[in-house]
Amino acid sequence: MITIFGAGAFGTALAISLSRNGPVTLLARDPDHVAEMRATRQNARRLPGVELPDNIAISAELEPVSKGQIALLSVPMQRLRGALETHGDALSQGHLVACCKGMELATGLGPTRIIDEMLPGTTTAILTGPSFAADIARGLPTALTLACTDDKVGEALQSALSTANLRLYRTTDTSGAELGGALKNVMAIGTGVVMGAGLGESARAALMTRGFAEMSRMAAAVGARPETLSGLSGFGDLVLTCTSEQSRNTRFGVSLGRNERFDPNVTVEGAATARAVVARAADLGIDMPVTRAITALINGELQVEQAMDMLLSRPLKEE
Ligand SMILES: NC(=O)C1=CN([C@@H]2O[C@H](COP(=O)(O)OP(=O)(O)OC[C@H]3O[C@@H](n4cnc5c(N)ncnc54)[C@H](OP(=O)(O)O)[C@@H]3O)[C@@H](O)[C@H]2O)C=CC1
Ligand SMILES: O=C(CO)COP(=O)(O)O
Repeated sequence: MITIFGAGAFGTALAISLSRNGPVTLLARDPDHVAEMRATRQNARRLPGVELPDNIAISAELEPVSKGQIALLSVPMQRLRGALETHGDALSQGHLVACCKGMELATGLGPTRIIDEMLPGTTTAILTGPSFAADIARGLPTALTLACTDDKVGEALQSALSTANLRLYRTTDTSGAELGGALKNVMAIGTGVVMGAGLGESARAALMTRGFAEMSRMAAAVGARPETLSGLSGFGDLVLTCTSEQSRNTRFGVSLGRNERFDPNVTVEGAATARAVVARAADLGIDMPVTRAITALINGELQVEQAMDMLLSRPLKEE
């Protein structure tokens, strides 16, 4: 039995996909939400329009996860530490797989590092890469990265979490996998701004490419492998997120580029992560001008034209 902690769009989509392999438990924190989902066999709040198969048990009570049992943690990045503070005891025996993308604002840590810190001795993994929840839930073909520092556990997780439509590739480079997923969301806000402000598709390609150079620079600085960044969890997710208005990060950026209001209840991981990345880059002594410009836009410290001027007036250099 696989436990999925967090009944958001992604947790629900994974529950639907994994229910093809066997029974799954989907945990929501709000008992009213549980009652709604049980009654309607839909998650109308987070992933409307998709049926929840019968072998998904929906619950608000986390039963202790037994030794070696798989638990997917699909809560937003900035909520992960709090969730582990509350439920760490029940989760500590399991193989924990982070399903969130981002960098913690207060510490600059990614999800697997937070799990390591909160539950020392657990084998941690991360599932990340290019996938929209709605695509996975509809059974459309998707390929993701499963990163786990222990390759034997990683192999078991890869096999347990792959389905007919969900193909997982394996790596032991958790740092690279989580960094790619965190940074691509920041770049997606930037490309959203470009499109919202009408700066054109050429500018979007330029931002994605120079953004990828910054992602690679930070990855090198933290010892991540270049091939992880050029794989599904880095380049793959950058391409998906930066080019589709299915992405909430992109849509947030589009609103920013148009000076429009954006619903504060929508999860936009890149916003807090952008601030964390700027602080981490300063600590590491690396230059990330695109990330700085996007962060200044998010913080309301720069207007779009000023951000463009700032980037375009930098000294010319070799690629
Ligand atoms: N949506 C997507 O297409 C994809 C998302 N991801 C990643 O998955 C992560 C989750 O995103 P997503 O599912 O889309 O987000 P949603 O906004 O759809 O849902 C977030 C869920 O987390 C729950 N939650 C928040 N805090 C807690 C907590 N402390 N304890 C338990 N549950 C909590 C919320 O509960 P409540 O409903 O009660 O507020 C909600 O159900 C993000 O990091 C995202 O980047 C990755 C790939 C694809
Ligand atoms: O991570 C995702 C795609 O891989 C989902 O992107 P958004 O969070 O921007 O919707």
